[in-house]
Amino acid sequence: MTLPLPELFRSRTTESLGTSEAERLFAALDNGESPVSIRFNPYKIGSQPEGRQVPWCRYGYYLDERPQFTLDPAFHGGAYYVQEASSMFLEAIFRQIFEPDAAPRILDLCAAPGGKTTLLSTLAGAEGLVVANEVIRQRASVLAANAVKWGIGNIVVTNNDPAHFAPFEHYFDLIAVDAPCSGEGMFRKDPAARTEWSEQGVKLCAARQRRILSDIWGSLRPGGILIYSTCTFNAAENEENIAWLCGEYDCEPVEIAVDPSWGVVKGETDGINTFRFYPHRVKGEGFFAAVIRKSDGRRRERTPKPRKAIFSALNRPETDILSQWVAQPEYMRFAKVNGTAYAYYREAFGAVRQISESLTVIHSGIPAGQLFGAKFKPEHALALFHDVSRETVPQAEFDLPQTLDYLRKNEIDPSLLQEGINMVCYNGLPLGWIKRIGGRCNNLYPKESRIAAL
Ligand SMILES: C[S@@+](CC[C@H](N)C(=O)[O-])C[C@H]1O[C@@H](n2cnc3c(N)ncnc32)[C@H](O)[C@@H]1O
Repeated sequence: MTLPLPELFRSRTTESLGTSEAERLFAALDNGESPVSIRFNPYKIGSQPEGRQVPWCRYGYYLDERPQFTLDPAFHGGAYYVQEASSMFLEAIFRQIFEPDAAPRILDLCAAPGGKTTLLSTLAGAEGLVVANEVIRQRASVLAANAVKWGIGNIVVTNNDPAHFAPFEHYFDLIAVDAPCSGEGMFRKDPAARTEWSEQGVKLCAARQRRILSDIWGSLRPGGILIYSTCTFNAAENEENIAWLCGEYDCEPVEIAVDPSWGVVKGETDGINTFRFYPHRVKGEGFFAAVIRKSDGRRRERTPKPRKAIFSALNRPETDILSQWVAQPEYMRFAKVNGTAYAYYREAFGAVRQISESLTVIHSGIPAGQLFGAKFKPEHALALFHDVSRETVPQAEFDLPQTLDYLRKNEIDPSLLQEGINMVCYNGLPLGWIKRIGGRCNNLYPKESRIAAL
């Protein structure tokens, strides 16, 4: 039995929406079904999957039922991300702000577990950069694991408080603040959201959201875009925060069009476009978004003095070795951090270095592997990189039972492999490495990602 909706939530919502609209919302929250949706990775999957598309996202699809994702190798290979449909609206905003080749520098400030990060990573393209920050360390690790799986190579994961970004002045073209909120939009999907909700919680969230916004505003470049979003319905955490921001800082509206057939409720606060997703109107959960341009203050970008040198260069033979493991080394720049060699797209390397020298970075680019003289031990992340070379080591194409054995870190029949390192693939999608040494195998799938026997 689900708990009833909090009484104060009901009365406040009835007041703001009117009785009949509010009752439709309550019915959807209490009796409606949460749609299941995924967003595929165009860097890994060539053709569009079948099924009903999420109207505001080119890569989003609804599924008729919830499969056991754990048993699908494509899920582990980063071919898609399981994401609630309303959140995919960021794509519709992004496409109306940036030209396809803009390659923006993006900060996703409240990023774990990585739904919006992986979407922004796709949209930014290999030459763009997504700095995905998460203040809670454990959640930042999950975020990093998801960045590895996604495998585009343009994500840096930081584990910082929003205030730590202050020395990066006018630095980002886009900042997404998907703020921690009271979660009213999750009252259907996640029953715990009802237990955790309180009026006092709403107030605390609203105050924290303002603090986060003021901490980060200086890092947005003049002319840059802020996308503020929450998964809650109340005005205190949404429109009232936008009005507050407009009162404090130089904000300009950005016109974002929505197709009326989507069912999204478009509004305006101090001229700023706002978007509300109600589960009785859209096929998705509750969501709020606002899009703001920072007025042109014409101040220059400033970065902090580096605290520490992080990267060291690879020598010529090491560069030659690494170049064999990626399909297009001419686009990449290699560097070493604490003995591990990393690969980055050239365009973003300068920014990655600046971020790494001042903030707490727990993942960046493609952690490629360890070099021991002429020997190279590839990292798991390299197998998941969309542009890993398919020619350097043999590919072992496994069937489903063999693949699940591999993902469980079970023994693998050595006769399936060639001597030395092999790349394990399922339907052509790389999943990781395995090493055959004569009559035995070393399953190199990472312990922490291993799937439990079901
Ligand atoms: C709504 S969730 C983010 C979901 C994520 N953007 C996604 O699409 O998968 C909000 C995140 O903000 C983080 N958070 C909590 N307190 C914070 C704070 N004071 N400053 C910044 N982020 C905070 C939470 O740990 C949580 O991961």
